Amino acid sequence: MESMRSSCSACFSVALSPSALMAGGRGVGLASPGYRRWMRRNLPSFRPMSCVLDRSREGTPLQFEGKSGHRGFPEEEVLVISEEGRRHALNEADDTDEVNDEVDDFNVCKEAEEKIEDELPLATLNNPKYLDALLKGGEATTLLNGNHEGYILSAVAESGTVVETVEFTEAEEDTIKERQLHTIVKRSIVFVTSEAAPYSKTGGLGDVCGSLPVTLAGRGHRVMVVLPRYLNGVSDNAYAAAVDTGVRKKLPCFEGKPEVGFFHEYRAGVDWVFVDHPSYHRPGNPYGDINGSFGDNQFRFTILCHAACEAPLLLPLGGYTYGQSCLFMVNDWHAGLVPILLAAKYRPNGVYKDARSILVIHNLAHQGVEPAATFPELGLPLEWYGALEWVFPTWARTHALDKGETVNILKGAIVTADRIVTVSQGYAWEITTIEGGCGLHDLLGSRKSVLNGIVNGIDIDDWDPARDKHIPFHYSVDDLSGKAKCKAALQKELGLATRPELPMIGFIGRLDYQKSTDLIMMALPELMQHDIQFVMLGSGDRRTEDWMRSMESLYKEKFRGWVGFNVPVSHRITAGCDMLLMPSRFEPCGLNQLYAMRYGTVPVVHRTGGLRETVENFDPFADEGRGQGTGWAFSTPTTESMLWALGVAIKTFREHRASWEGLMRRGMLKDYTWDNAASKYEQAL
Ligand SMILES: Nc1ncnc2c1ncn2[C@@H]1O[C@H](COP(=O)(O)OP(=O)(O)O[C@H]2O[C@H](CO)[C@@H](O)[C@H](O)[C@H]2O)[C@@H](O)[C@H]1O
Repeated sequence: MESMRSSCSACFSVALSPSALMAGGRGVGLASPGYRRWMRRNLPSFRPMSCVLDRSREGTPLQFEGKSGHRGFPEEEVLVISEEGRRHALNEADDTDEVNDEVDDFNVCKEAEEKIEDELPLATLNNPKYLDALLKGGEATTLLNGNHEGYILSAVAESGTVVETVEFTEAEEDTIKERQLHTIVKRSIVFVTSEAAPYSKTGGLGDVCGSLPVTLAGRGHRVMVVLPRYLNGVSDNAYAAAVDTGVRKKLPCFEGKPEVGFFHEYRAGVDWVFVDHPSYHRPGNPYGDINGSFGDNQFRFTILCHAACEAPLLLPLGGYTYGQSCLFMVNDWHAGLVPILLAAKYRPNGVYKDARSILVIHNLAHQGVEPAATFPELGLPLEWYGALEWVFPTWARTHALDKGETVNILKGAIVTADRIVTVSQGYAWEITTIEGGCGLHDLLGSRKSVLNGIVNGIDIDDWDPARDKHIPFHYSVDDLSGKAKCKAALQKELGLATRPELPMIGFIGRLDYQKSTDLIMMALPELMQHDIQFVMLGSGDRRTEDWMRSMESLYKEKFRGWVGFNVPVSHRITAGCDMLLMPSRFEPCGLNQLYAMRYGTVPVVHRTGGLRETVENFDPFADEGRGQGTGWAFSTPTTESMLWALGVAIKTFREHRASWEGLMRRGMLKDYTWDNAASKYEQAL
């Protein structure tokens, strides 16, 4: 039987699942009211939310470190919640009596903890409301409290699922009278992805898989992210903290049964698992190099999926495995084999019977399509061929003997995943239409009942104009002066005239068909007629890269083309520009417009997918002339529409400063934090 135990210090009173304890004591806790009051006084940014406890450090079994699992609590500020932390609290707090009470509790709980160590399982129920909440959850079996009524946070269900929780209201913090209870089922979540920032990133997928897992972990879930350990000679340092688990596994796919290793880093409450194989060690980005896409990508991502299915069973992370009752978050085609493997190989053999999978489609245009002859290499039973089979229409075949027969991994994932999520509601609908479905619209339409859209969030620690480490000056909605300075600094950095009165337009993104860089190419001569400055940052299509270089010499006074992938520069452009142009033909969600709005940079976008949902068209007459909206969204992806929208934006910038500031401020006040999105994901889980 699962049980749990409680431990508390002067600062925390927490209940941890035994499995969490075995893992080295990772769990979820809330600071006790007294300590939270102290923290609020001393750390203005502190918000009383759950914190991640880390007891994995050797030699400090009873010392707790509270790490921020949440926004508004800078990561560097690791709180030592230990004897030492207690002493610190005593020195600092105004209300020493209160802290002394806490100290007593610490001692009592320390004793309790030692006792519990000997007496598991043990149930102490002294919080009836909490018990109620657990019972409503229907799964709780055993619950243990220290002696700190009201602070217990979690219990473990028979299945091993951690069921939470007690949440405190503001009033209760002071009076401990009122209590709001609600129960959330905590999951073991396994993200499978080809990239995740800060380890690897070529675009928005990396951003999402770098931050959504952290948010979900902060909300109490146990989260693992499985991705390749790319060593390309440039960003190898990113994996410096990852240790070799020593676990090796021969995978049942491709000739020779490739063997992979697993590296592990526990960071920000998340288990980052890096699959190691020589095919991930080569120059270039995760998908290709200067010569184009790697020819063995099907192999590289097939082994990622096989390894990801094994990781929860094999890896004793922090002491214990994730086990079979987990939820796989399968991102794009690279991870698409996971739900197929669950359905075709594991479940029929009685493994992962309680596991579920959610396919998250960030970009339907990439599907992982290879010749049908590669099917036997994927390590699937032959009778599963139909799930992946994909026959191109006659017009799309390359020659008379081409039968158009392929295997399409994303198609197989769509067929087998338990749920499908796209990164905006608009895109969830678009992919069921012939225009947006990239050939899979009928299939996706047939799965409408499990298809949802959830708009991405953004990492507001990374993208915060008030403390962004990549920008030279900081600012906020209350004081925009730093933005003007960022603009001047950017103009200087780019060798452009430092003229605040000129509208400065930016573009950041992959140079490809999706992002409509061809429209920009066609519109540039006309755009350059305006007295403006325009900077483009991007890499991808060679022709567009060359074009950017040549335009830079043609329009020396006005245009800069930065060819390459450079994160600090992308932050400086986002902060320094007045407008951000995103004419994307399709955009499942889009993150740059969200970053732009947060930085007071007004987006001018094509009204599609997530752009339609996140950029509200400016109406200067609304709200009794105060204006409404956060940018411009033009409805057809043509040069005319784009130039028209840019023309109106330029005019507004020049002639209607009050309206412009309104646009900036409304954008900056929009809430696109990951917590919003994470709670929606929780509903889909
Ligand atoms: N040259 C460069 N230098 C530095 N940084 C660069 C860069 N080029 C792009 N970036 C960065 O990469 C990210 C791009 O994210 P997007 O969401 O706009 O597009 P992407 O098409 O890659 O993502 C896909 O997945 C995401 C996530 O779901 C969806 O939002 C999106 O619509 C979908 O197409 C941003 O963080 C951007 O700053």
